[in-house]
Parts: sequence; structure tokens; C-alpha cells
Amino acid sequence: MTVDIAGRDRFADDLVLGADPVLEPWNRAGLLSAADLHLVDRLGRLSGERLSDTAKVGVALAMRAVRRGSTCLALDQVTELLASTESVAQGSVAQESVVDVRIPSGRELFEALAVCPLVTGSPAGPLRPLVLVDSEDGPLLYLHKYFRQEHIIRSVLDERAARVPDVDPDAVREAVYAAFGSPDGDSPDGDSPDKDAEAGSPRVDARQRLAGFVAAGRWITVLAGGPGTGKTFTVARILATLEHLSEHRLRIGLCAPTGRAAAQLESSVASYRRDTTPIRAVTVHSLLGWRPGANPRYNRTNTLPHDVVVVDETSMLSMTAMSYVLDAIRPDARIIFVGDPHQLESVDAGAVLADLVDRVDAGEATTTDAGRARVRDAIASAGMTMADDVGDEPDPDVDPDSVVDDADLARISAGVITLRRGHRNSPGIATLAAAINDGDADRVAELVRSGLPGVVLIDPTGLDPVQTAVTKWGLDLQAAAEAGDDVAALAALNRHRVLCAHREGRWGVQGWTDQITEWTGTASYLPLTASTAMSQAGRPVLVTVNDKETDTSNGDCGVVIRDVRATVAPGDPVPLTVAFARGESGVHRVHPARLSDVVPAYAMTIHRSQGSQYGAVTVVLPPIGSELLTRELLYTAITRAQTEVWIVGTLDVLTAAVDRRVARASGLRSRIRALGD
Ligand SMILES: Nc1ncnc2c1ncn2[C@@H]1O[C@H](COP(=O)(O)OP(=O)(O)OP(=O)(O)O)[C@@H](O)[C@H]1O
Repeated sequence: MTVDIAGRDRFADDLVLGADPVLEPWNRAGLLSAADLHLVDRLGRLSGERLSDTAKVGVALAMRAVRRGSTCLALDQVTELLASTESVAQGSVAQESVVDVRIPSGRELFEALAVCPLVTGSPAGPLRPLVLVDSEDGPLLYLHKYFRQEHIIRSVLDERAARVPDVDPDAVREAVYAAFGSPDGDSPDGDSPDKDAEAGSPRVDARQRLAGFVAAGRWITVLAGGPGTGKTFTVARILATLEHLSEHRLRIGLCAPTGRAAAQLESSVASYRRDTTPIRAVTVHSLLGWRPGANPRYNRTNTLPHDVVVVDETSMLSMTAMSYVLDAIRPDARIIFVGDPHQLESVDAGAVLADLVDRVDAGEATTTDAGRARVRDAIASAGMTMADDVGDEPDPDVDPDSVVDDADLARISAGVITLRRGHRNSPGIATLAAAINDGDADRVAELVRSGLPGVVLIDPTGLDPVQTAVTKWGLDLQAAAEAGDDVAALAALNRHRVLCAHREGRWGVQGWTDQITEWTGTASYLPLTASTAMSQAGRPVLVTVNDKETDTSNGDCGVVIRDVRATVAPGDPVPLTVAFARGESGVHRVHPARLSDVVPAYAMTIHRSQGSQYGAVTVVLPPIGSELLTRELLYTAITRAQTEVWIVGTLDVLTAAVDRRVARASGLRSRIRALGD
């Protein structure tokens, strides 16, 4: 493979001086980092044995795979993996600006690694830091730590799927109907449907009710769905169902990977619950007693006390966190994983939510005939219909969302239930999101060209419409903030957001932040930074750490406003405060001096925006060739918008994003077999 290194800094931090001659060209080509080379060197020394050249490449590539989010290296896919992520030189390029690296075939890698002392152990000691296994995707090479974590996940999932909670089906039906209402229209807790409608409470979808049956009948449930499909609304009712079934007061643990997601989960569950007893939600780290650099306090031998644990935003969970969660929950406690498997995955290694769903589709999840029969009963009790029982002609009386086909039945039987009906995004955005998830680039292009309501593609050379919308947003924010109207300022804050793939550069967060301050005429001679943002009313800010003192979490967005309630001496300026939204209509104010870790938030990265939604969103796509340009990034970005999305990019960039999936290798999706055992 020939790699174009013309644009690469010859003095980049990542270049290793005196590198191993086998790996040196890989490092110079930017395919392997200093960390990858360092690991090979260290492991080689520890084993006390000589590693073959091909084994060295394999070990370094395994490290690289983990750095890029995979949990293992798929040996048969190395060439595709490297070609899809790096700038491979095309056509004629000046000789000195290219590096040639020879990529060993999957077979060569396998043969070299199968006899590598780091895999087999060596006379110098039992050290076996790498594991080589066979799978349906070909041989996989793991760093031992990730192999162990995947093993924990696989064994806990299989063990929990092999047995079911001892619950009486009639009691379950009664509990589900009490929490979700029955299909014939009785509302929860026996209220009449009219009374429920009057109270403004949404009518439950049959699929949401089915989730109640599934969660009551299994130890692990995965509740999947796009934004606004009612996942949290359903979780609150699942908890009510389980409370109804339980003879004692349930100990419920609510958690999410980030502080902000946990705070949002707590407030949404509280607003949906009829029981007024609050349930606290905490971060996954805090639930597990897991401090940086140490093992979690709760684990297999010291399990969590909870009877039910709900993990929200599971797509953001790393494999390490997932293995710790599964290890720490009592075998007789229920676990409910909630999230959107199509969203961007964790910043660390693993894409566990997507894997949990994919392993069912790959026939890897354990289901039994009895389990399927029970699910068929639940489907009928929830008011849904099997596809076999519906004729070929569409029946206007049958809601298509309440029809279960064989693939859906397999997933539900394995405890994976997907809510499909969006209750928040505009239909245009939902249609586009579905086409993106299907990977149908032609349809995406056709939808965007046809002027889908709420979706506008803006060429980066003609930003006028975006400028108008964004400027209005910035000025509305400023007016409300100057007037000291916190409620209006917070409402304005969520009306728009600019989301970028990259942090730096003209088309990144920094470039757009500068652009917006210029458009709104609020740019000063100082660039907009954390500290200058805090000294100007109307600036949106994003908190970047969890801080108990100020009761703010990493990811919280607030707005700097005039504190018109403060007492000031005549002639003195009205001081500033930062307002944060809390729950449906609450406001939390913090003095700017108490917030040390914040950044300006007119624009933010798409990664950061996960779990949030805004009225309108401007999505700035990265150029073709950017490693970040993927289907998951595009889906995550556009579904942050409730009513309007402006996509800044060309049709070519848009379709390139749809065509490229995040490639994360993992052994969770297919059965694996250890070699040599
Ligand atoms: N069956 C339903 N009919 C009508 N509205 C519903 C229904 N279920 C939920 N909703 C409403 O849809 C909105 C979104 O619900 P919810 O917050 O539970 O979604 P979610 O999937 O958890 O969203 P996200 O995770 O993206 O925040 C809420 O206003 C909720 O009241």
C-alpha cells in the first residue's frame, strides 16, 4: 500500500526516532502511532522472546484497533480497514512524498500470531497478553484485557437469557395494564381514557406496552429507539409495572454514562411517574463506585443492592463500562439498557449497544421455544398482531407499527424491543433518519433534493440562509439575556445549535464560534473563549466537568444573563449570572466566577450533542476523506433537530457519509472459539 504523506508534519509528536525498522515505515506513513510501537517494544521485552516481523505488525495493529474504538483486530479485514481510514496515494505522486508499506494478508498474520510467544506463552514465563480466536468474521486478535471483558459480557448475557424471572403471567398482565393501560382503552390505574387525555398524558403505543411485558419477563431487556420515541416514558411505566409486581419496595438504580444524561434521565422519569417518590439517577461510574485508575467498588463479589438497574444512553457506554455493569448486578436483579443503537458509539473501545442488537440478528442471542411462545402471548396481550395473522392487503384498521414480523419476534424473544414511532422529530427529519440508517444513499439524495419538509441542504459557498437563522438566534438570546429574562433566554438557547464534526479549523467548532460572533455583531477584539464568554450577557456556555458544588454536570448548557434580581448600587452595572434549565420549567442560577470549566456553546461537536435535542440544528459536515464522516455521525447530528435541520455540505459529502459506517471490530456479534484450547 502506498500512503501519501505530503501533508504530514515531519516533526509530528507521533514520529518515533530510532523506531523498529519493521514498523518505522508504518509510523512514518501515519498508520501506526508512537503508542502502538511502544506497546510492541514493551511486550517483546517482557516476553523475552524475539517476535517475527509479521507478528510485530499484527500486535501493533491490534493496539491501533483499540485506539480507534474496536475491541479486537479482525485479521481478514486489515487491508480494507487501513484503506478506508487513511489517505492512500492515488495516481502519480512525487516519490519523496509517499511511503510504501507491505500489508501482510490475513493468512500471514494468522500464521505468525498463532506461534507468537505473546499468544502462546513462552519458556521465559506464562505471559500471554494477546488472545487469538476464530470467529465467523475470521480470526480475531485481542489484547487480553478486552478479551476478558468481552467474555464477561457474553457469559452474563447468555447466563441471564437461559433463565427467566419467576412471575405469574396473570399478575404480569395486571401490572402492565395498570401501568400502561390495556389495549381496549382503559387508562393506567383504571382512569378512563378520556380522563387521561384531558390530563394531557399521551396514549401509550402498543409497542411501549409490549416493552412492559418483555421487561417483566426477562432479566435483561434492551429498549432501543431513536430520539423522542418515548423510551424514558416507557421506562417510567416499566418501573411502575415492576413495582406493582414486587412484594417489597423495589431498590431502583438509574444511571447513564454522563452526568448530564443522568440528570436528564432523573428529571424525565420523575415527570412521567405517578409515584411522587423521587429516584436519583447517577453516572455509571458513581453507581459502580468506580474511580479513575482503580477497579469498581461493586463487582461480582460485592454486588449492587438494586433490584432493577436502568442504564440510559447505552450507546455511549464503553465495553469496559458495560462489562463492569454486568459483573456488578445481582443475578436476580433486572437490567434495562436504554438507547439508540444507530447513534455514535462510545469514545472508548466498544459499540456495545449496537453489538447487543446485532448479535440477535446474527442468531447469536440465546432464545428458547418456551420463550418465544411466551412472547407471542405477550404480543397478543399488548394489543399487537403477528404478521402471519394479517392478510397481504394493508388493513386501515391495523396500525403497521403494532404488527410483529419474524425478525422482530426473534429480537423481542431475545429481549430487544425497538420503539419506532417518533413523538418529537418532524416527520421529514424522521424519514431522512430512517433512510440514513438503511444506508440508502440514493434515497437520502432523492429526499434531500425533493425538498423534504424541515430539511435543507446548504452549499458551503452560499451560507446566507444559515446566517439569517443563526444570527436571529444569537440576537434573540442576547435580547432575553440583557433583559434578565432567564426563562426566555433558556427557551431561546434550545431553539438552535450549530453542530460540527471537528473541534478545530474553519469548519470546526472554533471557526463557527468566531463566525457566529461576527454575524451577531458581538465579536470583540478578544476571541470568544471560556472567560470572555462569561463576561457577556447572551453567551451560551457548555459545562465540561461534573461539579457537585455548583450542581452542574459535564454537558450542561446554560446562558449568561443579567441578574436583574441582584441588588446593585445606583449607577453600578447589573451583574451577570449563568442560567441552566432544570426539569420542565425550573431554572438553576450560578455565579460565573464559580464555573471554572466551561466553553462557549454557539457551536459544539456532534459527539458532545448526543442525548440533547434542539428546535433547529445547523449540521456542518466534514469534507470527504475525513475519518469522522460516517453514517452514525450524520444520523446523530440530524436527529438532534426537532423541527428543522440545515445541512452544510454538498450532496456528494452527504451520500459519502451514508455510505460509510463506523467500522468497529468486536467478537460480541458472532460466536467465537479460542484457538489452541
Ligand atoms: N405513546 C405516546 N404518544 C404520544 N406522545 C408520547 C408517547 N410516548 C412518549 N410520548 C412523548 O414523546 C416525548 C418524548 O418521550 P421520551 O422523552 O420518553 O422519549 P425518549 O425516547 O426517551 O427521547 P430521548 O432519549 O431522545 O430524550 C415526550 O414528550 C413524551 O411525553
